[in-house]
Amino acid sequence: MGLFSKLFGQDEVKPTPSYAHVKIHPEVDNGVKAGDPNFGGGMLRCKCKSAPVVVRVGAQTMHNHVCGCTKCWKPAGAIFSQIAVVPRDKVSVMENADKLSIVDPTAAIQRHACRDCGVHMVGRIENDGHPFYGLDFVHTELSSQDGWSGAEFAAFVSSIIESGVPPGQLPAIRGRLKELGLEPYDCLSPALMDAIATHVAKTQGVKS
Ligand SMILES: N[C@@H](CCC(=O)N[C@@H](CSCO)C(=O)NCC(=O)O)C(=O)O
Ligand SMILES: [Zn+2]
Ligand SMILES: [Zn+2]
Repeated sequence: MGLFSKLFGQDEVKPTPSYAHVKIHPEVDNGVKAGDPNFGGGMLRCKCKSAPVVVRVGAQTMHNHVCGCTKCWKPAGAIFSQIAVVPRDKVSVMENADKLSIVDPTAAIQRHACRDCGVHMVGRIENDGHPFYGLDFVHTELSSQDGWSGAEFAAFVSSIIESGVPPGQLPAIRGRLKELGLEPYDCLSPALMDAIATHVAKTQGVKS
């Protein structure tokens, strides 16, 4: 029995810790906005003041998540990116395509970034054997429109350490993600990991 209980004869109520001071990404730090199920897509613009790259996304996004990996583009100061997928046939570069170049041509996701401002405009998978072939990766925060699907979970959380976040900060960061309703995973969400494994099983003839 603690001193509080001895003195007052009642159970001590410990306050639930709040991690509101922990910053994740500007799109989720004030709460995750729900998407509009009737939203049909919009335009993404890079950060260039003149001649921005403009990408049209002609559908609502899916599987939006915050990602702690070192490869996804993050806005200045953020420790996570926010990234979603959309069918590749719904994505087209409308303006200033000549400013785009592939960050790492050997990566599974080829991230086409603006050479001037560094923003990743679209991540495309060219390997047709990849589990996510057919889906492009996009950052909907580059759009001025509301209605995009909201973040659903947090992926590659432990990977933020690879970007320099001290490991001791991880418990508070996971605490904040949970407060925001973004379940933290050190890979992708169970649904996406199951989809990857199902694809592998089919490819290897284990599953029809
Ligand atoms: N620890 C590594 C992880 C990188 C990683 O595997 N990233 C995932 C998720 S990106 C969007 O969710 C991935 O699929 N990468 C493939 C690629 O980037 O081509 C790190 O932090 O770098
Ligand atoms: Zn730019
Ligand atoms: Zn990532």
